[in-house]
Amino acid sequence: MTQLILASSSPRRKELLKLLQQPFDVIAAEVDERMDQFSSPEETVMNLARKKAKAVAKDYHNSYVIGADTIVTIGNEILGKPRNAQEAKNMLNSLSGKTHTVYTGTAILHEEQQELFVGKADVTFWELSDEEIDRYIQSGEPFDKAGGYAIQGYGALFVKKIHGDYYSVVGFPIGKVYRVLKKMGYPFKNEKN
Ligand SMILES: Cc1cn([C@H]2C[C@H](O)[C@@H](COP(=O)(O)OP(=O)(O)OP(=O)(O)O)O2)c(=O)[nH]c1=O
Repeated sequence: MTQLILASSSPRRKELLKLLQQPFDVIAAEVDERMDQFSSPEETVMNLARKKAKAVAKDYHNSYVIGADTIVTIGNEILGKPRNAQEAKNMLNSLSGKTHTVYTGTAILHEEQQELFVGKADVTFWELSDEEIDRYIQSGEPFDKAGGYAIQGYGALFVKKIHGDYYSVVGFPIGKVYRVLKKMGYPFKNEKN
């Protein structure tokens, strides 16, 4: 087992963590994400990120374990991942022509150390037609994404403006992860993954 563990099943998070050029393992955390609605979006994503990291860290005591969680908010509503086409359609309709916020909470645990942080961005969508939304849903892209879209995929066509951290929209603020790992004393090696 390497010293660095990504407690996530997200292929995007895995791709972004490779940018560190350090060896790491991926161990998906099994946690119930439904019950955790905290007082603010920031608290919600940080608590879920910690829960994911903790679920894995309990078995790997010497490792640096990273968990993350992403949600989208529009008005007072929190959008997670759509469970079916109708939910995806509703989500994309509510995002059309408006500005929403994407929050990614990240937790890094190492022995007694715990670092929690949130990255966010405001994303403004163009007005979307029913036809555009239907075609997008048929691509399959919305289903494993918070808010029902991927800024790094076909969802890019919907984005008019972004203000904030792009990588928090994709679901992993890798620049901050790198800095926090350094601060925590992670022993970076000069070798490729
Ligand atoms: C808004 C948006 C979200 N997403 C993704 C990032 C996350 O993978 C996903 C939100 O779901 P999460 O519950 O944060 O993560 P996950 O279920 O994919 O993986 P795990 O819990 O095992 O770590 O939405 C994008 O890829 N692009 C986007 O533009």
